[in-house]
Amino acid sequence: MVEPIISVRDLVKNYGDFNAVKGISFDVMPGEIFGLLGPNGAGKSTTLEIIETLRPKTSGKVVVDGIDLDVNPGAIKKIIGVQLQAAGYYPGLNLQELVEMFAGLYNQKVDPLVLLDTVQLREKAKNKFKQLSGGQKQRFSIATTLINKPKIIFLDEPTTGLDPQARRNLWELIREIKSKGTTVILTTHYMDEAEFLCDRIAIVDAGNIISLDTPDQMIDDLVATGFERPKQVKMANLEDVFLHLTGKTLRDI
Ligand SMILES: Nc1ncnc2c1ncn2[C@@H]1O[C@H](COP(=O)(O)OP(=O)(O)OP(=O)(O)O)[C@@H](O)[C@H]1O
Repeated sequence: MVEPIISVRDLVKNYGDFNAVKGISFDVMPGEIFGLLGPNGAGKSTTLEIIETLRPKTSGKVVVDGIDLDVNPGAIKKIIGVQLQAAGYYPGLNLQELVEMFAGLYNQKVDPLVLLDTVQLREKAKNKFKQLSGGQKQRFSIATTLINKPKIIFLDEPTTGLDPQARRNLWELIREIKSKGTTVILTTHYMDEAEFLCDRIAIVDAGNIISLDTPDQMIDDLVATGFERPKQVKMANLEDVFLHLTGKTLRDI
């Protein structure tokens, strides 16, 4: 039987006397894209940051690739890829230099141009981070999660604020990363994104997981209750119009 690559049991996080995560349990299987969905303040980022070893938990058990978070958080750090906050991108360095610096920190041999190629940013190698568009910044940030050749990457709202082309481009990038065997755990507020990308999703509400399944199964379960979507009168929507007019290719190179 395949063992989960992430196992979370009865995870609790209190901020003072506020109970933000209320004893959640879930498994992420190797190679899957697992989504955490939920309203603002549900506890998604808190949960991710605990697994990423960036935030202490109050109680519960977290095991990543067989490593117990309580025993060896340093070993977990080595096998995961986490997006840095923009503040981590030293303003004096260009993208190529930033990749070289991060590779040095991880003690990894990385060809910056090859890595930048995977996120279509080779032409921006000499640019500074602040000179990039929103979509380019996100792509660069995802590239930096890959530097240490991680088994798992964590993406917190990877496409927030991007235009439809850039979102689709990032979806392709995330699928490519998965196709190379990397496990992806992400948060999103976009249901179309979750439906397109995620093998399974957990819906988190006020610190609890209220549903966990494949998107398909969740939809089938809802339909089985007799739910019917109001009939769509038009065969396209405004996003279809936008993409039809402006094309699907990425513009921000
Ligand atoms: N450092 C902190 N101190 C106190 N409360 C916090 C802290 N960080 C988060 N919280 C609270 O914990 C709850 C969960 O926050 P969290 O950021 O995990 O939610 P989220 O599901 O990621 O939300 P969003 O979708 O808005 O990003 C919120 O009520 C938030 O205000």
